[in-house]
Amino acid sequence: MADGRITEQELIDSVADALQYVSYYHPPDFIAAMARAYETEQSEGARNAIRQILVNSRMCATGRRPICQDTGSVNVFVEVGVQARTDWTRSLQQMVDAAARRAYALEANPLRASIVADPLGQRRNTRDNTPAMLQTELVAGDRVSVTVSAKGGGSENKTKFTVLNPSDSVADWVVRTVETLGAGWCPPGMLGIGVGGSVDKAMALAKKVLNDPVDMPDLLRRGPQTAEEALRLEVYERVNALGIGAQGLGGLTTVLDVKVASFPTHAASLPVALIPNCAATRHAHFVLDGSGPVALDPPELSLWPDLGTDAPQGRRLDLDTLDDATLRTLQPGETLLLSGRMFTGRDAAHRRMVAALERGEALPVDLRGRAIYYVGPVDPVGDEVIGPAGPTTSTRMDKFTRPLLAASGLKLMIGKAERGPEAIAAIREHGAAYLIAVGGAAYLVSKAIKSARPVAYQDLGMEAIYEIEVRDMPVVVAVDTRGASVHESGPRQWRRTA
Ligand SMILES: O=C(O)C[C@H](O)C(=O)O
Repeated sequence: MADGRITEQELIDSVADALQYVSYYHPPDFIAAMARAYETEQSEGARNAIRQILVNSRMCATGRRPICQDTGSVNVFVEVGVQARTDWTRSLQQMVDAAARRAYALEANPLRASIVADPLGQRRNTRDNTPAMLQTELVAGDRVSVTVSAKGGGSENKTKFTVLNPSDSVADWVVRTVETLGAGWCPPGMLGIGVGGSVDKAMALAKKVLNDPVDMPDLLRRGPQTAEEALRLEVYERVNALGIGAQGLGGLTTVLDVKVASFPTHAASLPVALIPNCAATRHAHFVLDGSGPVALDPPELSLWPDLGTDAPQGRRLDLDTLDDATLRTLQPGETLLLSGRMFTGRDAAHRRMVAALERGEALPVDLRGRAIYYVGPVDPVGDEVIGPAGPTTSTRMDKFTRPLLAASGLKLMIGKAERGPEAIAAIREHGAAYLIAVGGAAYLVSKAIKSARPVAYQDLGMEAIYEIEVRDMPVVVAVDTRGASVHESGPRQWRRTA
């Protein structure tokens, strides 16, 4: 529309383009921070993981395919100027959902639909990743300012909230809490902290501030000038001193930056919200002024460090001839290159399999002596056999692990992050092992998958069981047959005093 009005189409086109953009481009400041973490990391396991994250990031930028198989829930922050002239007749929610629907179904780069309706009941996938999560504000001015982010479920799941006494230390609570989060939020990443306001306000602040650019190097150089900056710095240094490291393997960098937003609050209260963001932190910002939809500029490829194309090194493990004696030789922290056939299966498939076992029914696939990969891949395009296919958080499968190991003869599980005590005990009792792939390196991982065919529960969409064949898929032994866990030994080794 030439009369300077901000149109529905302009908003929808711009949001849809931004959703595609963030699916394959990390923000430049985030790439630079990850590259710095790679340079300084001294833990070999963590450094290898960061390398995979950076190689994956560059591959996604050139291939225009998603950084992570979890292409996120759509989080959109819209500030509408009270003097903005628009032609809008639909609600913002309807317009943003129309954009999400279009972006997630784009033929050249379809994104994964992860949203389920009826969360207390059927948990039916809505198939188009709607509805979006919308934060709206009416502000002064005549423009519409939009921030689009795709937020992964693993990091969102680690959100925490508390109301402290006004005299309590926010930094102490945050550091203590991050120590309990494990690695399911895919570090290295960001922490968003909202302090003050009301309980809901604190949460909204934490979510929004995660979209601010990474500027920790500046803050480290010039020192803090406000209480918020002092908190950022203290949390950054103390959390990194915990030694959690990339993927929880133990290392120097757990957070690339810490963002803090605050708001006046009740004299009796100190609400604090903590929201982590993962190695696939994805967001973009633009302003609509009535001059047409916004097309975001692609980042320069020179932003990514040149990490070469060396094939990963490690011991080769044949998945088609797994035997107990070989499994017993696996060492926590050791890199393996997997080849052969395995099955995929994550939350919904596990729930169904264990329900089938409880009813005395057979499993739909024969897991004897086999490996299962906890993954919900993106659909393939062109000549791909599968879309980006990184691991999902294994902890959610813990409660199904004992019955599955006992009934099926399963020998290997592949996912990301630590296992809980119950799962580790079951792994030890059954002489099984648990391996991790790098969360946030989904496109890279998918290149090791040479064939994929759905074999059960196809109605579950991305949660269906596939039989896949891999060649030289890099993984790290996280829990060995004796129950020793790299997620305990790694951070213990790299912990230091802040
Ligand atoms: O849903 C996924 O694929 C991964 C999820 O974001 C997770 O980190 O557990």
